[in-house]
Amino acid sequence: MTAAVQPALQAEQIKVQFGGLIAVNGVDFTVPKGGVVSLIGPNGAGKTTFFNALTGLYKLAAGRVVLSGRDITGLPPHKVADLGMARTFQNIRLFGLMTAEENVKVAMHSHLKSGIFGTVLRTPRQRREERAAHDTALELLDFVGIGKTAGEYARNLSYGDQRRLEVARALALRPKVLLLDEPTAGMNPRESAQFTEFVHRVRSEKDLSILLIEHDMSVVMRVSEHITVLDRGQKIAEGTPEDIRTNDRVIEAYLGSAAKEGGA
Ligand SMILES: Nc1ncnc2c1ncn2[C@@H]1O[C@H](COP(=O)(O)OP(=O)(O)OP(=O)(O)O)[C@@H](O)[C@H]1O
Repeated sequence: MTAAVQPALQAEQIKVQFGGLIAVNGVDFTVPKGGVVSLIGPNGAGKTTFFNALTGLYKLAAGRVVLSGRDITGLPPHKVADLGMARTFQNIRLFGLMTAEENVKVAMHSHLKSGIFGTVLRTPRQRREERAAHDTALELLDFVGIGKTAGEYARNLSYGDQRRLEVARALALRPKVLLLDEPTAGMNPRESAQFTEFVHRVRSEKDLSILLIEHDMSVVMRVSEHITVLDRGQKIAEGTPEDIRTNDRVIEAYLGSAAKEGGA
C-alpha cells in the first residue's frame, strides 16, 4: 500500500467566535498538494473569518491547522507566512506611495540575511543581497505580467495591476500555499477571464497550492478543482464544480436562480 500524499494544508474542526457569535463552526477543510480549491458562500458566511483563522490573524476557539504536516495552530501571522502560507486581502493592502518593486521587496525581507544593520551600514553582503532582491522583484513582477510598472507608485496602478502586484508580493514569501481573498473583485470582465489562466500558471510554475474566496461564479467554476461551500459558519457542501452547481442545498443557500438557468 502506498502512503497517502500529505495535503498542503489541513484544517480540522475550525471554530471562531466573536463574543456570542460563532462565525465559523466546526469546519474541516483540506487543500491538496498542487490543488486549486475555492471557498464560496453568501455574504457573512464566514469565509474571510476562516482565512483569518488559517493565517493566525484570529484566535481559534477550537480546531487545528496543519501546514505541510506541521501543526501551526496558534502561531502569529508572520510566523505562518515564514512557514509557507501567503495571502492577499479582500481590500487591497499595498503601500500606495511605494513603487511596485519596493512593495515586493518589503515582503522579501524575512528571507534577507543581513538585517537592519546591514541596511544602515551597507556592507558588501548587503549590497549583494540588494542586487539579488532587485532581480527577484523584477522577475516576480514580470511573472505576474506587470514588469513595466516596477518604478511606478502602487497607488497609480490600475485595479487589476494592483491585484497582480499583491500576488507578486505574496509570492515573494516563497509560499507553499497561496490564499487569495476575492482576487477578481473590481476587475473588468477581460481581466477576470484572464485570471483563471493566471492562477493555473502560478500553481504550476511556482509549484504551490492555491485556495481562493471568490464571488464571481464563472471564475469559480473555471478555476477550481474542488469547491467548499460555507453558510452561516458551517460547511454545507463540497465537491467538484459540477457537484456544486447541481447541489440543491447550495442552489438554495447561494447560487439561486443563476445556477438553474446555467448562468453560473
Ligand atoms: N472582527 C469581527 N468581529 C465581530 N464579528 C465579525 C468580525 N469579522 C466577521 N464578523 C462576523 O462574522 C460573520 C462572518 O463574516 P465574514 O466576513 O467571515 O463572512 P464572509 O463570508 O467573508 O462574507 P463576505 O462575503 O461578505 O466577505 C459575520 O456575521 C460577520 O459580521
